[in-house]
This record gives sequence, C-alpha cells and structure tokens, in this order.
Amino acid sequence: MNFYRDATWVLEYVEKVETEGRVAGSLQTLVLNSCKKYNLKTNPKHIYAAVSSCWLHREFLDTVLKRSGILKDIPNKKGQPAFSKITIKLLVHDLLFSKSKRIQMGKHPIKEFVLKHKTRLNSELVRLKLKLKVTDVKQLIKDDSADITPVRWIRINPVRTRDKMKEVLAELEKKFPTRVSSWSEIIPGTIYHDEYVPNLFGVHPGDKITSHELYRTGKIIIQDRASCFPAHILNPNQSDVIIDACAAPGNKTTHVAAHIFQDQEPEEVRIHAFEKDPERAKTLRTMIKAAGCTKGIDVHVGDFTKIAKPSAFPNVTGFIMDPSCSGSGIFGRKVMDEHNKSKEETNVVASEQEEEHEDIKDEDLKNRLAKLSSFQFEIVRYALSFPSAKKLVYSTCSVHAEENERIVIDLLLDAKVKESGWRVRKRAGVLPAWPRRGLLNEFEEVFHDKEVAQDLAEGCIRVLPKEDGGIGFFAVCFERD
Ligand SMILES: C[S@@+](CC[C@H](N)C(=O)[O-])C[C@H]1O[C@@H](n2cnc3c(N)ncnc32)[C@H](O)[C@@H]1O
Repeated sequence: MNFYRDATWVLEYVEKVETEGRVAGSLQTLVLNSCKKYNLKTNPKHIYAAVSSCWLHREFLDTVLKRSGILKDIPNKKGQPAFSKITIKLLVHDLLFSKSKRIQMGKHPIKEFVLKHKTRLNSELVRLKLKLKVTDVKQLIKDDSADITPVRWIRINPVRTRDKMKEVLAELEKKFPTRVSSWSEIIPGTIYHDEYVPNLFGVHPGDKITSHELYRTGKIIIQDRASCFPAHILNPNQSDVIIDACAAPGNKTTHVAAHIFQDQEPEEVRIHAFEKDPERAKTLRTMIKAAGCTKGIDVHVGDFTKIAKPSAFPNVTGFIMDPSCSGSGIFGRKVMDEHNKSKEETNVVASEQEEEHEDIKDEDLKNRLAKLSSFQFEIVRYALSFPSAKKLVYSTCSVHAEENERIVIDLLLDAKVKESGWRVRKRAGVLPAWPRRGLLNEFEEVFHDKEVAQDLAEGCIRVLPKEDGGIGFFAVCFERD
C-alpha cells in the first residue's frame, strides 16, 4: 500500500501543476521534485514509471472510470470518501493497462473495492476500444517524451552582461549547483558548460528558466546548441559588417551581435537583418530589443533577394544564411507551441522550435524538397555576389542532403560562384573538434578526387536530432580571399 500511497501524492501534485500550465518536458522533474518534497521512501524510478504511464493513459482511464460508475460507488467513512479517487485511478491503471494487469498490493479494502468493479471496468474498456477501432489503446497513445529536447541550451549574452560576467556565472551556479561533464549526464539542478561554443550551457529541459531574472533581463538567451554554431563559425569581429538574410526570430542575429558588440556598446549599425514576413519581423525586433542590440542592428522587412541590392551594401563582409527549410531536424514544436499558448511570457521565447520551417506533411516530400532546395540555392548564390563579402555560413535545420550537401555541391559547380573565388572552408576553421561531419558519399558522387570529396565533407557539420543533444542541423562556411 505504501507504494500506492506515495504514487497518489505524486500524481495529485502532477495533476495540480498540469492544470496550472506545466512547462514542456518536466514530467520527470515534477515527479522527482514531488518525491523530494514529500520525502518519499519509495524509489522515485518506480513512482515515475507508474505515474507517467497513468498520465499517458489518462484520457482512456478517465473515460473508463466515469462510465463504470466506480467513483460514485466510493463508500463514506465518517462523512468522508473512504478511498482517494487518485489512488483508485492508479489501481485501475494497473488492472487494465499495466503489463501484468494486476494490482501490486496485498489484501486491502481498496483493492477489494476495485476488484468488485473489475467486470464493469473491463467491459467499459472493451466498449471504448470498439468505439476507437483499436485492439489496444496503446495504439492511440502518443508519448510526449519523444517530442522533447534532451537539453535546454542557454547562452550568456555579453551585450547585456559585459563586465558582470562573473556575477552571471555565480547566479547560474546558484540555480544549477552541480556541474556535469557531459550533456548526457544532465538531470534537474545540474549544468553542463559546452565544450564547443563559449558561454553556452546545457540544463535540464524541465528546469524552469524563463521566469528567472537573468532570462527576463536578456542576460541569458535560450538557443539550441547547433543553432549557435553559425555565428560561432562566422566569428565576426568589430570591423565586420554582417547581413543575416533570413533573420526571424533572431537567434542567430543576436548571437552575431554578441560577437561584434562584446567589448563595445552597440552605437552604430554593424548588422543588417532581413526578414520577409512582417509578423515575424516584429518578433525579430522584440528579440533584438530584449538582447540590448537595437542600435547595432537594422531590420529590413522584405525579400532579401529583392530589397538588398549588392551595390547598396559595399561594406558587408559576411553573411549568416539560414533560410526556410523543411525543418526535418526539429522536434518538440507541438509541445512548445502548446506551452507558449498557455503561458503569458513577459519576454519573448523564440526558441529553435519557433524557427520557421515549411510544413511538408501534406505534400509530396520530393517535390517540396525540390522547391525548397531551389530557393535555398538561389538565395545563397545571390548573397555570394556581394562585392566585399568574404565569409558566409549556410545552415539548415534539415536532415535531408537535398537541402544540405547538395546545395553546397551545386554552388561549388556554379560558374558565377566559382569565378568569384568562393570555396568551402576546411575543417580546421569549422568547429574542428565536432565529430559529425558532412555526408561523404554525396561529395564522392560528384568529385571523383577522393581527397577533394573528403575535404568538402569534413568542412561540413552535421548534427543529429536528439542523439547530439538538440535539433538536427547542418552548417557549412564559404570563404574567399
Ligand atoms: C529558418 S528561419 C530563420 C531562423 C533564424 N535564423 C534564427 O536563428 O532565429 C527562416 C526565416 O527566413 C525568412 N525568409 C524566407 N525567405 C526569405 C527571403 N527571401 N528574404 C528574407 N527572409 C526570408 C522566413 O520568413 C523565416 O523567418
């Protein structure tokens, strides 16, 4: 009975927090927190297994409980219900939905009470399955955990912190007291200092950060690790002028600003951010303001290839090129969208999940990819025609070669691009320690010189969704003398 009593407290807590609007990804944290809060003796792992399964089945459980009338039958003891509805829910879950289909408890009045209703409960479940046309309700269960990022990545924004870096680090240490040496070891309350991008940290996705003072004041920004790669690779400095051609919501734009304005206040425009969608341009402006970079960034609303004439930007030295893509490397959109709808944020949460991507579910993937890749090729090719540009980082959150390596190949084969002296930067200048590189077979099919193909593939970065700690991603840097 102790197990069910402890699980009841936890499930009660979970249901309460959920009705108040839980942050995505925090079921595990909620369970761990409540185990701590109530000082429970039962192993939290066992409680989590029971509570999370109950949670996943909640829709069906609630229907069966209601239709069977079991809850109305609960006897009274001294004017109060003799049994908790939540405990009954846990017991009925075990009876109907667990592997063993047994209540793991010795003789007890509540067990006898539930077993008395067993026939009715079972027949309500059969009715429900017939209605839903399934042989097992598991066929209808969507495990939300498959839709959740394994790590919440946050970066310190030097524009807002400047000489207060130590204080910010101390604040982070206070919130996340334990440092772990790999992102895969992250559990609630711990922090991982990323080894690839400076001032970037990984924390548990269930640890709430958006209400923290550091976040509300723009001193830290939530941004997926892979999404931080482009600005890190571009590595702009105070003498650069950068165009972010597809900028909203502005994660990469403000990360570029973090490089350019880390040692000096943004007093003059050194970044031009283009965004064709006026609504998304509003989010971009909000992000830029929150990051404290308004004076250093000009926002241009419109199609980059139409409103940005190369001759009007003779001083532009570099590009961030992160155009619309299939978004096949992204997950968690549903969870985040639901979260964002249910929360009134005082600050903007423009996470990687909000980076725009094309919805391809209703269209033929091949056709969609063909259209997208033709747009991606054209927009990069256009950027490569700017007179003083010396470096351009192209990126997508797609896993498809059509939007990644094949764009690189098409650009390298383009006469105009070749003539302008562009090449792919070698691995040594593109996060050399990152182990996952471009797809070699894609380059080998076109470049028969093995070394050339190898160098090109090595020059590219690939990031696998989840397995590499966040969204799926691709990045490459074009450069010339
Ligand atoms: C993948 S999102 C960019 C995400 C952004 N780089 C970030 O890190 O926050 C692509 C954006 O490019 C915009 N876009 C697409 N085509 C464009 C064009 N021709 N000119 C300007 N913006 C464009 C889309 O509206 C979308 O907001």
